[in-house]
Amino acid sequence: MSSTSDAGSADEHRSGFACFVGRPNAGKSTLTNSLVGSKVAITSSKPQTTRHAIRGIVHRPDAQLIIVDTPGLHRPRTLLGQRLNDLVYETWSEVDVVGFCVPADQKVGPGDKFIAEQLAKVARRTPVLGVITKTDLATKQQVAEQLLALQQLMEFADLVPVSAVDSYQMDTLGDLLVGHLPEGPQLYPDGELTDEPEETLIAEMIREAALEGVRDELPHSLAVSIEEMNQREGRDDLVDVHAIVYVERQSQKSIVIGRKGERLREVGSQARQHIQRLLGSKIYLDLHVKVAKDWQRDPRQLRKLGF
Ligand SMILES: Nc1nc2c(ncn2[C@@H]2O[C@H](COP(=O)(O)OP(=O)(O)OP(=O)(O)O)[C@@H](O)[C@H]2O)c(=O)[nH]1
Repeated sequence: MSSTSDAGSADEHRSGFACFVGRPNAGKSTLTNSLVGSKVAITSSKPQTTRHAIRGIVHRPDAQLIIVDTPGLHRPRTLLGQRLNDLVYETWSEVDVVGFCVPADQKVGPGDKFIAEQLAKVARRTPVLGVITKTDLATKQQVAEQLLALQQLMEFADLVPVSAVDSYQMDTLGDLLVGHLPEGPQLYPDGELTDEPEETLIAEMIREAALEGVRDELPHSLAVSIEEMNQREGRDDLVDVHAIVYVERQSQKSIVIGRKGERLREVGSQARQHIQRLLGSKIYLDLHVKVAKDWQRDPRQLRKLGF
């Protein structure tokens, strides 16, 4: 359509940063994955599982969009909670556009109002897009009502209903986000999906596997650290990964390990499949579970675990 196909010409190309915010489970990680087209941010049906600002990079001929995936904003109760919120504000002040995600199938609630109030503080500087997620789970009527409800909530630069599952309006969302980026050159090389170190992604994959089907209070108590990662000597097709799953209490350790170690074996085998896909080579995964008492309240342990 355009007369020039030279994506590198500076006056045609846009680049910059975006992030998605929204209450836990709003579908933020899934949006990032869907826009980027690869599994980079972890998704889970358990709330508040995204702890790191993982960036996914959307490469287009006309733009490069770097998505920073923030943790869920919540009322802080622990030191970890506080740090997560600090990270959220920091992210908001650094990005070019914020996507505020609200699921189509759930009424706008106090959690959304809390976020809207916080967002209003940055909205003068950073444009905020209203993103109605999961439209595949709602009727047209519900989506229309949600659009109205969002308009009452705060002033948005744009409003867009999407479904990552049906790929509904994902292109439109991409265009709207890119529309708010400044003109600029490509910031990352072609083909790069994320600038998170591999080890962080691997730790997240293990965490994701460990969270499958466990009780609701456990997600906040789980952290994973990669102790060592090496190519096996004499084998260029095999990587050894040694990881520790940290929990806060002995009782949680038993849950993660399961009867006769059955759960932990399942966790290992599921995580291994994802990691193998990421690294493109076979891996041997050595998983241990340790109790780090009250790690969420201990600054030294938090630092060690990367917070
Ligand atoms: N049906 C449907 N489900 C979705 C869609 N997007 C996300 N989900 C599901 O909603 C749940 C939460 O999605 P996430 O992407 O992990 O949500 P999040 O906002 O990143 O959650 P936190 O990390 O807890 O803040 C997962 O079970 C997803 O599979 C969608 O478009 N349609």
